[in-house]
Amino acid sequence: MEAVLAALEPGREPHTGVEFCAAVVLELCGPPREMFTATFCAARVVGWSANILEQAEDSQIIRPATRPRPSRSRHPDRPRGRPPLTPPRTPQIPVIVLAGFLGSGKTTLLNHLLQHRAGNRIGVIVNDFGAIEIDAMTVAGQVGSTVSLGNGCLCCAVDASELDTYLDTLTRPSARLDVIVIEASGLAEPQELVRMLLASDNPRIRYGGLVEVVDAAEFEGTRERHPEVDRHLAVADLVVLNKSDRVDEAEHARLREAVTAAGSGAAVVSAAYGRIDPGLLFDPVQRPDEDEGARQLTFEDLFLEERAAEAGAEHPGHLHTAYESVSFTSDVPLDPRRFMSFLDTRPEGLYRIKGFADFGAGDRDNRYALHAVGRFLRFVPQQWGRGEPRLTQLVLIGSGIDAEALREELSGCRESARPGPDMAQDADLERSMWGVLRYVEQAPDTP
Ligand SMILES: Nc1nc2c(ncn2[C@@H]2O[C@H](COP(=O)(O)OP(=O)(O)OP(=O)(O)O)[C@@H](O)[C@H]2O)c(=O)[nH]1
Repeated sequence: MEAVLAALEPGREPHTGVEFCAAVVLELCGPPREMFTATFCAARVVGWSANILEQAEDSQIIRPATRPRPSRSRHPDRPRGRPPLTPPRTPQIPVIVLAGFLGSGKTTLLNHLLQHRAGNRIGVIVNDFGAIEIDAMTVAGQVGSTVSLGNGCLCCAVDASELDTYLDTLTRPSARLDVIVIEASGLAEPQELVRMLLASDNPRIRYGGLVEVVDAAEFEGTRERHPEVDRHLAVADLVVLNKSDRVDEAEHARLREAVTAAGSGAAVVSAAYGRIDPGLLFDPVQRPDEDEGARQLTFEDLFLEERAAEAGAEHPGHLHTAYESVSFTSDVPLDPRRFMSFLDTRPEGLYRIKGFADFGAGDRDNRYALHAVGRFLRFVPQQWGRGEPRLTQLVLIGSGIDAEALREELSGCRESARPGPDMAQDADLERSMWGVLRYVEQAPDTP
């Protein structure tokens, strides 16, 4: 309210969204204070933080305050002075960044959103780390347009103009999208993505917030190895404490506290299998402490973070600098026993494996989607599509791994060539599938 009243001072330039709104009303209708009170309250009720402020604040990130308010310098490329008083004519599509460490459950959450999109048309940009676009393949539904950014981490592999090309595709009017979600690679720097979005020239988009997915079961270990995770949480607008089914109640409460503290006031929601209320993303987010005043992350903040990151190596502090990815494709089926033995003895540093395995005669009807995070392993049988090439496609991500040795080991898991049909061998293969089936978990029912 202070800000609204401040905007009533003659000759004062509006600096915040609230002041801006007040200035608009002041300019159009005159100054009665009661009206400002009513406008202010109404604006809050309809979700000012997501709509009114974001446009008025010239695309700055808005999140609740817990830190001192930074100086309000503007992006050097943006015009100075009074923001335009007319709202943009082109409808702007919110672009949400979905980030989180490897295996935290980003794709699972994205699939949940696609299946519960409440009539929204969602565009998806999937950025995979690894030569095979596994994540793009596992995003269900393919609602609207799906564009994969290809190999590598978005913050390094594409520059802003490339991202703009993808955004141009998704925002063309014929796509009629309501929301765009960018699923960042598990090793991407979310600040970089946000910076690129804010710097985008596309008039049809607006930054819609950063959702950071956290694996409850792995949080502490990940944080120990990668203190950068705190930095990611600190810029998040919404933190999803996922995999809450994997920790007990006391542990969950403790983790929630730790994540909330690291999140600098971002809303924290707990979830299993990414099942959050889509209204959190597709409708204005009502943050619990929003009347404390919105904390603005300015371009200066982002610039300073970037400068800090530049001091030293090419991308110091970026999670993916320490990681390497190995891709493996085979049109020869895998031998279940050999492959399980490979998985059982996988090296510590091999943090994430994802993709699809073809076990040939072991199960002719299904391919096996594979997810390994740390020591966690899970297979999900999925029926082969008609005419779908029978391929094993795997991406392995880890640090301190020997890529060549891994590829060799995987090659050694391929089924040995046989001269012709061999019923005894088929029966043996079927039996050896038990090793795989131990890790098959029925997908949970969606609510
Ligand atoms: N138990 C449990 N498993 C989950 C949950 N959410 C996701 N998973 C599983 O965790 C594994 C990784 O999930 P993904 O959604 O692929 O994770 P991701 O963050 O997209 O992974 P990357 O793209 O490698 O960074 C999969 O096996 C999921 O089924 C959850 O809430 N509970």
